[in-house]
Amino acid sequence: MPALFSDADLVRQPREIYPGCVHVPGWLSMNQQRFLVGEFFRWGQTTPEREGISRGIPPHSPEIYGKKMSVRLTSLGWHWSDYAYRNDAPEFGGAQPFAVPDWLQRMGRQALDAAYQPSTAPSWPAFDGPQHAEWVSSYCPDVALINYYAPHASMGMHQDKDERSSMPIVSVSMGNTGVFRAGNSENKNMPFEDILLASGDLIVFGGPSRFMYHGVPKILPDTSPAELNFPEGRINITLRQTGLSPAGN
Ligand SMILES: O=C(O)CCC(=O)C(=O)O
Ligand SMILES: [Fe+2]
Repeated sequence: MPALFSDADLVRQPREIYPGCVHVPGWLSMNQQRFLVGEFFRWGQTTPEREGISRGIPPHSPEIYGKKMSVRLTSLGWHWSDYAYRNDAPEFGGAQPFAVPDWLQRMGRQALDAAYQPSTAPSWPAFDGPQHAEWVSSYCPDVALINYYAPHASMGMHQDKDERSSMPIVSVSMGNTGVFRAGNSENKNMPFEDILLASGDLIVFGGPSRFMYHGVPKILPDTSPAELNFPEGRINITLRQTGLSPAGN
């Protein structure tokens, strides 16, 4: 059995886990985290079926292989249902998702810039100042998936492969620390590495790691920073460029 987490997790420095997969601990300030938690509650109330339910925590748990996920999900840009991005998902009663706000798209570009620096990502991408800047500025995520993990929720190993674009996945987390399992691109099994994603952490996976298997086997209770005032559970936001919208590619 691999260790649940490694000594590297105790050194809270940006780290290239694999080529293209970079963890940046403490990337979001406490103010940014608080703002995102506020938006999380607002986004959770976007459709009629959700109104008044559990303080805005998304009530929708998608089915995967006929089994309900323990994670609750809402999204911006497109609904995600039955392994596809769509705007007609019946479980949302015809309600359209919010658009991905400009500031969140900018956050995505800033995340790529922060993660893919020569010091944090020595293996990928190959750096050329202007080309790197152009690549970062072309990132235009048109979907945000908003996951809520109650303390006992988990997410099985999977690939993010419903997008038609191979632009990177940008992921930020708030609340309780989650154990993030970063696997290989071949299958759900070893080799993989378990990384602790704490409140405010960023992880980006693109390039040769874009289709790595990953999952969240465990949430660590009582690990949310007191200043965040979000004591129970974990919020994860992933930004994706689907290649479906006219604006995306
Ligand atoms: O919660 C996480 O850190 C990962 C979420 C994820 O893999 C997904 O939404 O596809
Ligand atoms: Fe994923």
